[in-house]
Amino acid sequence: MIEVVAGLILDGTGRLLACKRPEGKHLGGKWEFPGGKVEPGESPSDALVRELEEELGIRVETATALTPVVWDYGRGPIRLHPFLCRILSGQPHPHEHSEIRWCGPDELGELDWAEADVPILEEWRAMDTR
Ligand SMILES: Nc1nc2c([nH]c(=O)n2[C@@H]2O[C@H](COP(=O)(O)OP(=O)(O)OP(=O)(O)O)[C@@H](O)[C@H]2O)c(=O)[nH]1
Repeated sequence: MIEVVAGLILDGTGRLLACKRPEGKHLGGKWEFPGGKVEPGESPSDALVRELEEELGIRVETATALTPVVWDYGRGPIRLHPFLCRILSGQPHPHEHSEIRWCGPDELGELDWAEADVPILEEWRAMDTR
């Protein structure tokens, strides 16, 4: 099982940061929450702080953990650990994604999401995180 973390970054007005995977990569062109694989010896929360610095140049604090999602794209199972996060410093700039976008609830529904993220979006919609 590959452990993966993903951050639901909130802007304080009910919008979430969606990130587009670059063409040519696995799931290229799909939208996801920024994050990545947990390294040996790292907690999921530490992994997310590290990944968001690398991918977006922001420092975050993690808050609520949502329900992990187990998914298999045909390359072996991944377990995706979603966390609500808040930016402590920096403005997000895409270092590894082809595009990033702040989205309200309606806009989120229009994007072509990685399949493992769909249950996470549903859980977030059922919460009141503003
Ligand atoms: N970071 C991230 N990864 C996700 C999300 N949803 C989802 O299915 N994944 C999958 O989780 C795996 C690990 O993500 P990653 O960003 O570290 O992987 P990567 O592209 O560098 O790895 P790769 O070299 O295996 O393609 C990828 O297969 C990715 O498609 C998500 O919301 N965020």
